[in-house]
Amino acid sequence: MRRGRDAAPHGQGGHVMTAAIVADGVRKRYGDIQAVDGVSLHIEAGEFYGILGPNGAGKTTTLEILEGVREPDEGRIELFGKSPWPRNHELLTRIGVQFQASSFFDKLTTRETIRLFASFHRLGARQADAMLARVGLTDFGSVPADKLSGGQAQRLSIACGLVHDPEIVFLDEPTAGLDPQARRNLWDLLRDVNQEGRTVVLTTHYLDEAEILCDRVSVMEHGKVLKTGAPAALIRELDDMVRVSVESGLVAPDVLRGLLESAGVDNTIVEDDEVSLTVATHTPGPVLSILADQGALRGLEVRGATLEDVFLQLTGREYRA
Ligand SMILES: Nc1ncnc2c1ncn2[C@@H]1O[C@H](COP(=O)(O)OP(=O)(O)OP(=O)(O)O)[C@@H](O)[C@H]1O
Repeated sequence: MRRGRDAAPHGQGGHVMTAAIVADGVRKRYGDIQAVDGVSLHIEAGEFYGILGPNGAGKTTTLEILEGVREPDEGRIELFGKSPWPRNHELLTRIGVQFQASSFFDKLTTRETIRLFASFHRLGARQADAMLARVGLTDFGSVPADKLSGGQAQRLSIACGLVHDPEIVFLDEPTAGLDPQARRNLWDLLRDVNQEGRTVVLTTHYLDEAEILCDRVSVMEHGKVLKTGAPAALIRELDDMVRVSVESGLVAPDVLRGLLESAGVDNTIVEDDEVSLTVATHTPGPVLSILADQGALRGLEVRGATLEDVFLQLTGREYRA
């Protein structure tokens, strides 16, 4: 159920659909630091939504305010039309929060941990064990929770947030510090969670992760949302150059420049680092056909812009997670 959206949702007949989450003008200051500086978000039920930005951008504080665990200084937040602060017990059954894996209770096994979380919601061992199976941890039930690998611990913490079958799931940097395979496994789990119809809101400083998973993202820096949209729409809007690379040595850069010029292909940059010959261009079609005519397509790679390029354009500086 992937949806590409880049605007606030409207139902048929022009009614505005009920949003899962609305934040309007949210601000939070810690001493001298304005951690969140006027954030407004509109997240539709069923969306996979990412809050992106480098360290210190204000992602965690924003998430905690949405979850209702932190009080904003200013602004309005509604989950399904209701304020999460002060604590709203009706909402607590409808939202799931992934706790950081490091905060598991000492001495409890994996199975005891999920059963404890289930008991907070008056659920029994059966539901708890089913959730453990769901995240692939049945075989690790008797392992102390603090002895799980990073990826397993993250799956347990997600299971703890999901055990009561919430409609919205909040995750704070769920793949931080994981190896590439564990990250991919977690992406599959999160995709499934979303495809069951749940709204998923995560923070991440990995732009590739956001691009792969999220229907829409808000890019934050210094407590402000710089831009919101579907990753593909943000990238397309950039109208950045496509980079066409082939193996070096198949055609001389000067020869290629000459051919491009005589074919009327302007605004291209040809670079050869003796491993790859790369052409940056807005018009990859004619570039590819000239390379093909020269029999110079070996090792061809075509790379478009990424969310990193979007960040670069928004902030004027390289993205540093
Ligand atoms: N409890 C707190 N007390 C004081 N300052 C805080 C507190 N929590 C966060 N901050 C500061 O507020 C700013 C935003 O922090 P926040 O954790 O929300 O950002 P973030 O984007 O989640 O960063 P990270 O990716 O490092 O977690 C940072 O400058 C941080 O140092």
